[in-house]
Amino acid sequence: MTAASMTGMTALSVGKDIRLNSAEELEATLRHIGATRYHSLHPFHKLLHGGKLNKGQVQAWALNRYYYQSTIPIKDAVVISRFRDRATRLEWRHRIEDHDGDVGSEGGIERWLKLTEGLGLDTAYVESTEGILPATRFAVEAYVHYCREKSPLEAIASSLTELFAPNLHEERIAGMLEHYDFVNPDIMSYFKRRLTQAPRDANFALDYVKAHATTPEQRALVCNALIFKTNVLWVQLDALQHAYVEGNIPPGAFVPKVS
Ligand SMILES: O=C(O)c1cc(C(=O)O)c2c(n1)C(=O)C(=O)c1cc(C(=O)O)[nH]c1-2
Repeated sequence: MTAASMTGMTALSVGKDIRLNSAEELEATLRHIGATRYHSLHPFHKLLHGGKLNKGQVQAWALNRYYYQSTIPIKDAVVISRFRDRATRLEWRHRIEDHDGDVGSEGGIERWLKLTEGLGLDTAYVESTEGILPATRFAVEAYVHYCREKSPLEAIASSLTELFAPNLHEERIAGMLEHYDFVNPDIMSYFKRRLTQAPRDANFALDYVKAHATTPEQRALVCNALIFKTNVLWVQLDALQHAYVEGNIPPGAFVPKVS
């Protein structure tokens, strides 16, 4: 079965029903997984980018996403810890700097805080992560655990959602600037910066899995790592939708003061 003919990927399992015999088939399947499962397809993103949310709902999204953003360098430190091979550690290291910054230079986490501050949230409250949804915490922690417990190949493969992030970021920058009067280019600088960082990272991870997954079984592990990660992202938006669009805010979670 080729990737192009996999219309019902959800009903099929990579490894059991689909056997990938080359690096090219692997890449085609990864791209198919992205095209059918990436969170760009989630209804919450359609609302966010289409200007259909109020300010409080956008605040809830940015507050919850802060937990993902601020955990990424911890996840990347875990990935690095899985490699005895110095060259891979060296290649992966800049990801931590991209998010944490360096002494005297700003990183992604600070840029994310510009977004939350620009949206009117108190930075100490955002950093405390007190108001995030339980599902956000569980999903993000599952990602860190995954990278610690699975094979180093799967740890790298789970970052492959980044292949699909730049299109989403383009759509987000354009959509949010167009539709929300409380959004300006300065507070969207996080996403602008990721447009150059993400392709470099994603291409390294893609080349890595193509070179190191050399059997159909290993290629299946890579695909399933990407499916796992699309689920990590998807459930975070399911939880936002349930809490802030459908109005079921769990006890203790952020309650918007503005609408
Ligand atoms: O805005 C998004 O939709 C989005 C998605 C993803 C992703 O696909 O995992 C990342 C990011 N943003 C992002 O900004 C980022 O730094 C990042 C790092 C990683 C990763 O798995 O290592 N994913 C993502």
